Order: sequence, then C-alpha cells, then structure tokens
Amino acid sequence: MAAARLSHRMGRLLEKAPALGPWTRVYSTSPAFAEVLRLPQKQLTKVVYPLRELGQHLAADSGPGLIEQRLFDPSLEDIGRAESIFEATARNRIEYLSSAVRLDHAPSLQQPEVCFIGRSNVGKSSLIKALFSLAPDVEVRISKKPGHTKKMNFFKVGKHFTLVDMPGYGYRAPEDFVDMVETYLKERNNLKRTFLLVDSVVGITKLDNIAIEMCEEFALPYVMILTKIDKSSKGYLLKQVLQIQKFVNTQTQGCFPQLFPISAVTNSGVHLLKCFIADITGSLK
Ligand SMILES: Nc1nc2c(ncn2[C@@H]2O[C@H](COP(=O)(O)OP(=O)(O)OP(=O)(O)O)[C@@H](O)[C@H]2O)c(=O)[nH]1
Ligand SMILES: [Mg+2]
Repeated sequence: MAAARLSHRMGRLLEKAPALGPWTRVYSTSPAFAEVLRLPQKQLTKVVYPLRELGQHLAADSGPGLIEQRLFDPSLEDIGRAESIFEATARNRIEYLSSAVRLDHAPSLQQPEVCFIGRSNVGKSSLIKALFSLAPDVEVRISKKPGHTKKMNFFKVGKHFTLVDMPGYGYRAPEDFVDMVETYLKERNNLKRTFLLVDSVVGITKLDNIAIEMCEEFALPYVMILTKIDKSSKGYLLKQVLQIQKFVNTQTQGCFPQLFPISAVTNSGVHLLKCFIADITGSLK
C-alpha cells in the first residue's frame, strides 16, 4: 500500500502515544509548553493535537478513519522534549545564517535541512517565527503584503539542522523564483524534508497543484501543512481537512499521508510540528 511505503520512507517515527490522561509526571520542558500542559484537557488537545480534536467532531458515518492517519503521534513527553531543541541557549544557538538567490550562494552545510514552500502570503515566515518563539533574538520578517520574502533565508538551529524560509510562488513572486527554488529542491543534498504550506481557508489552488507536481516529479519526500486554522469555524475547517486529506490519499505519492494543521496566531499544532521536525532530522536522541 502507498501509505505503508511512505511511512517506511519516513524513517524512524515516534511510538504511538497513550490515550491522553492527566499530566501527572513532571517532565523537563520549556516554561511555555509547561503552561500549555496546565490547560484543561479539551483546550490542551486543541493546541497540541489539532487533528485529533477535529477527528472528535467527525460523525461516525462521514468517512471513518479519513483523518485518523495518525502515523506521527508522539506523547506529550516527546513533544516537551523537542521544545528544548527550538530553545536558544548559549549551547544551542539559533540564528539567521544567510540569504541566497541561487543555490550556489547557499551556505554549504552537512547538517540536515528542512524547507518551507508555499504561495505568497500563505504564512511561511509567520510559521517560522512561531517555531522560533523560544529564540526571540532571531528576526523573521512577515508582512500583510504577498511576495514579501524575496530570497531563500537560512536559519541554523543549534547543531541539529537548518531551516529555510522560501519566497512564495504566485503573486509578486521574485523573477528568478523558478530557477532559485526548483534548483534548490532538485539539487540540495542535505534537504531532508520539504514542508508545503496550504492555506486551510482557501484549500489547494492551481498554483499549489503546480508545486505539488514539482515535488512529485522530483520525488521529494514532502509534508503538507495547513495554515491559518484559527480563521475558520470548526465545521468549515473539518470540511477543508477532509477534502485535502482525500486529495493527498488519492492524488499524491510522495506526500506524507498525515496533514499538519497549524495556526501561527494561537500556536495550535506548532508544538507537534516542532517534534516532527526534531524527529525527522534525527535531533531527538
Ligand atoms: N489569522 C492568521 N493569520 C496568519 C497566520 N499566519 C500568517 N498570517 C498572516 O498572513 C500574512 C502573510 O504572512 P507571512 O508569514 O508573511 O506569509 P509568507 O508565506 O511568508 O508570504 P511571502 O513571504 O510573501 O511568500 C500576514 O499578514 C500574517 O499575519 C495564521 O496562522 N493565522
Ligand atoms: Mg515570507
């Protein structure tokens, strides 16, 4: 089965989490996540496991299991541990490295890399800013105007991995976008995973389809992130998620079959995504 092949390709995945219970043991984590852990269980589920929360609202007859593909389902303890990888300290320096408009200007690095692509204005820079909330000195520029990020911006996360904020495709995309991004995706040796951001309000557009086709053509392992989930009602979001999940299940080969819904405003899904990035880059040892 395609899903089984893909999950195999994904490499080491964390163990299934036990059913959520009261947070009785004390784990070492960031103060911000410790605060999340003190939330009432319903709210905690919404912030940490948005897909699970949505799944609870699925009527039994409306496609059972469709968004239940929880291949990556870490425990709160694992998520808490991953927080420290994204926390800037003297020993774990998180910093902006450089920008590039061409692959041969990109920093030459051995450590694993992950990149974020998507339409202009979909929320790439905002998500990276949210991932770096425990590294407040790192400046990630966001803007209401689409087409803000013009270069590939490289950020170093300690000795663990680098993260790349890409310019958006579509409206006001840089002229050299195709050369820049296609070449990077095709030839970057240390690229471990591509995160393709789709606006959960809008769904998959024609432009997103072109990006999806590009990922498929280059046989990249990629993961779909659904942004701005704070903007919709639960019913609308559920409809969108089901539609996109169906698309992933039926129209893609290289896309990880689990969606990652997030909000850079409420932080929902961001902790889980941090844990996923830490896991696929081999940072959770
Ligand atoms: N409500 C809401 N707004 C968001 C979210 N993420 C981003 N935005 C808004 O969307 C707009 C675009 O955000 P950016 O992060 O700059 O988007 P981008 O994908 O980096 O855009 P380009 O650099 O132009 O490609 C800004 O006005 C953000 O405040 C979110 O999760 N929720
Ligand atoms: Mg940007």
